[in-house]
Amino acid sequence: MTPDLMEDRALARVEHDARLASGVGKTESGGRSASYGRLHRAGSVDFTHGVALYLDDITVSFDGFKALNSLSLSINVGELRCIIGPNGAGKTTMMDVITGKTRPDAGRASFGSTIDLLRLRENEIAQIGIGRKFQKPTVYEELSVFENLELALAADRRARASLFHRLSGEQLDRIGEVITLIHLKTEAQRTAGLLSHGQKQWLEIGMLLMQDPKLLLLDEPVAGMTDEETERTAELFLSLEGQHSLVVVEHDMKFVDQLTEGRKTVTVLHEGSVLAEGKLADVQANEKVVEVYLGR
Ligand SMILES: Nc1ncnc2c1ncn2[C@@H]1O[C@H](COP(=O)(O)OP(=O)(O)OP(=O)(O)O)[C@@H](O)[C@H]1O
Repeated sequence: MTPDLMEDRALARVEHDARLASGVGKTESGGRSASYGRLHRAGSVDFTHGVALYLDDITVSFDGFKALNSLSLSINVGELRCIIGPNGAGKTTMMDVITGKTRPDAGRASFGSTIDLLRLRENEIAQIGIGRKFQKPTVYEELSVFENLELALAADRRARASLFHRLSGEQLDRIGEVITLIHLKTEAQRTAGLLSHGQKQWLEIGMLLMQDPKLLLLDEPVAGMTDEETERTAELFLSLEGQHSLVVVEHDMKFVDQLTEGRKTVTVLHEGSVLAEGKLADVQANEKVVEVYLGR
């Protein structure tokens, strides 16, 4: 894509967001207006049908260009799903829709079987149990690893009231559990700014885990990590699978291979919709996929 085109698209996105924010040209979402509904309390999400996330026919246009084009996708409860696709396939836009950052022009998005994500604001979506990890680590560099986790606990309303007194035994246990899980137990008192890139990524994942999200969205989590860090990250995600649903957007095929263990479903996005879905080996052998992505 030429720089001019990229600039046009960036401008279009700003205009698109501004239009939606002002309500001008507001479009219908899945046949309903995109007004905000009541917030469902965390815990009231209904996963009894086994589906954690359901995207149906989602379209997002930026000035006529369809970043998502009738995208439909479903993630099961406890599933670890890797999403791959070339640059510009729509992966980030998809995460933006799920987290309420971008409103689609059409389609439906639900969390569990009861919660309409298109009716919730970004902060409400975070509160009902959808956590997002951006590519770049964002931790409080001046604070220790422990303090970062403690602060993340404070972001959880249920914990906030008691945090300003003393951490309860239960909260200390939770921090201990998470710090062990993210391989930072021996670094608990270390200033976060002194951690390696990979350790910062784990810390941020730990901070998300403090809020016990039901669904975790992870955008290129191993970019910039060493091989050893990448391997440990795979182990971490595999240990979270089952208790959380995970959607991992990644370009690193070795990592995707580790995560999918030769049997899990991988989704390939291209031009804003699903191009192929299946086991990694199968999608890698798929001619359409080779043409648009892997063969390059
Ligand atoms: N703000 C925007 N305005 C216009 N077009 C945009 C905007 N944001 C994204 N796009 C376009 O939508 C398409 C999908 O972008 P998106 O960032 O979702 O892709 P991606 O799969 O995440 O790519 P990458 O792997 O490079 O991160 C791209 O063609 C991109 O240029």
